[in-house]
Amino acid sequence: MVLYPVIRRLRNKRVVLASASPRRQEILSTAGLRFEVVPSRFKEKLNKASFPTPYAYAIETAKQKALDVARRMHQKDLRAPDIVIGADTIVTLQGLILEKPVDKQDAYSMLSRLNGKEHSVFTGVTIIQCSCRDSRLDMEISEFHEETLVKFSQLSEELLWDYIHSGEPMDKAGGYGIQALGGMLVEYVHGDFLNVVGFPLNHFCKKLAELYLTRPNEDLPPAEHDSIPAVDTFENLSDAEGRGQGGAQGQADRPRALGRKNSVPSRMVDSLPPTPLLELLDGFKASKALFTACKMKVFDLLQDEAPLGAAEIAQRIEASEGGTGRLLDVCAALGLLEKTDRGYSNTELASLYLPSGGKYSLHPLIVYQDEHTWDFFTDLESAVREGTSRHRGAQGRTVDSLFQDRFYQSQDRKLQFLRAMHSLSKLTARQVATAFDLSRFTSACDLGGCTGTLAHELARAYPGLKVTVFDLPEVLEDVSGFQPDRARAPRVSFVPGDFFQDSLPEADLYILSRILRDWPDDKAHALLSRISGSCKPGGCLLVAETVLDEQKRAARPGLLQSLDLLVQSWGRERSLGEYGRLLQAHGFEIVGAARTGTIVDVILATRTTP
Ligand SMILES: C[S@@+](CC[C@H](N)C(=O)[O-])C[C@H]1O[C@@H](n2cnc3c(N)ncnc32)[C@H](O)[C@@H]1O
Repeated sequence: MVLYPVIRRLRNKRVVLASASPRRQEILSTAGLRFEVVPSRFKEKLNKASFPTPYAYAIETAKQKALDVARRMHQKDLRAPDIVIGADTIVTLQGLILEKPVDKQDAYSMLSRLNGKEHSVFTGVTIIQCSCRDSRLDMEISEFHEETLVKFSQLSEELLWDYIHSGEPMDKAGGYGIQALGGMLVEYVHGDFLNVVGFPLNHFCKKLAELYLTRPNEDLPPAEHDSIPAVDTFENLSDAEGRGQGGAQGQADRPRALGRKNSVPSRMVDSLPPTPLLELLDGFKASKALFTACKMKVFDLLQDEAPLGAAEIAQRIEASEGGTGRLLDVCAALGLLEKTDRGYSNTELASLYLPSGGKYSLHPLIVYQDEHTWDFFTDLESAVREGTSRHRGAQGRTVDSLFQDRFYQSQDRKLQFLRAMHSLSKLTARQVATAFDLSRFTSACDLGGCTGTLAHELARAYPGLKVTVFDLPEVLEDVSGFQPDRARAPRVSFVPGDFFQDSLPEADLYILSRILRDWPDDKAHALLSRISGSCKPGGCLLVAETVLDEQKRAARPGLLQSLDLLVQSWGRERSLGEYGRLLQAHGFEIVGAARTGTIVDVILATRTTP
């Protein structure tokens, strides 16, 4: 639905794809886009280590490809295209970026790294809108990225080599092509499949809609323009190379990032605000609709029986028919329900995460957000003014007893918190446990390990590891209901205590999963100093947190979470540099950091000799 008007809007524009990839060409032409193909000559040699995230690297590569083509075309005939699209796809595993293999041995080393594991595929996309004024090229640059998780089955050496000998891996990021033979290696895909093939079409169309459908009518296309072929290749631009490039180019081109205050193009002034802004204005209504539908058990009902009409659902959840109908329609518009002539049903997304009894249910977390976080956020202004959470409900409390006073102030509140932590941890524990190979450790202690979800996952992943969960006594008295069968968890034990006061259990691996974020620097130092005192040289500390980029620009969920910590506690999210400095002050040296593809990242640090 979104796609068609946007594509139609572009019919009178000269669109260029700065990529020779036949897969990208096929995806875009199937979508009905008319474009020319001008492969970029940008050499993909950016320093990966200088980027805070893998996707920042992919976006920059995509941008450089598109810039190269826009500039060359402008120089060639002083007639730049209207739009240049650049894209770059990378595969990442535990923070390592895998591009195209250089030879068979390289393909083997990539594929054997991916074997049996989940990895991320990122595509960075840049859309450059060009215009020429007095023979000068003006460019407005929009960028985005898409991430898809892909898991390989456990594959034999023989199969890997057979695949390599097929020749398919050689021109593919990560050494495989999911759309062909490589599809047989893949156990599952979470996210946009076309992103793995090489171009995130859905996100691209949304971005185009944002750029073109919210602009004033001056952009409306006149009659169809047939002079542009559906797909063509312009390869004879080489004579432009080396001519007139260099010094003058810097002044002639003026790339501008969209979204910065002083870069709003003048023709957008007085127009409607762009869609993302309108969506943002209504964001709280969408959250509340989700919370309410969950609380009223709409998704539970439709998990058991579907499709059901609005009247039937209203009766079953004991609500008005009119109100229920509107709530259901919003849920359908949000992609949580499917609405047909026969009634409403859960979408796949809703059915996996929203019914209260599902394996990956986020229901407890949603209830917690609705009943507590929502309330805290109504005081965001005071928290921002004061710079701490010393506002409503926190007067007289001290940072030391944050959990006891705030989260565990009543039995109900405590159980809600534990359920919320448990549901979140179930979504991340496996990736955290396997982000690094921890098989050399024999004992681990998960400090603030709560219901033990990560501890069980570690014990499952490493048969030689015993794991102690250390948490406050008031937590441990209520964790029995969250445990798997005793037979499946023989190496997990629970020890009550306060990690700021009591002696810590001995272990050669300590774990802090979503702990440091809760505390201001002085308390984080106090905790790390105690761990450092218990951890022998050569022992390690595994920290699982949402790691922000150094400029605190990119990781939106992490930044929102940091705001959440401001209103709910005294803590904050930190960047890798900030964690590095905290850890170093207590004799820990970071040996690796990995993005897990979930909301938490993992840092492994080793205790150096004092
Ligand atoms: C945000 S939860 C994280 C739970 C778990 N590690 C995870 O990743 O899901 C923080 C945990 O730290 C525990 N905690 C807070 N203060 C503590 C203290 N002083 N001593 C021991 N555990 C504490 C809480 O009870 C809670 O289980």
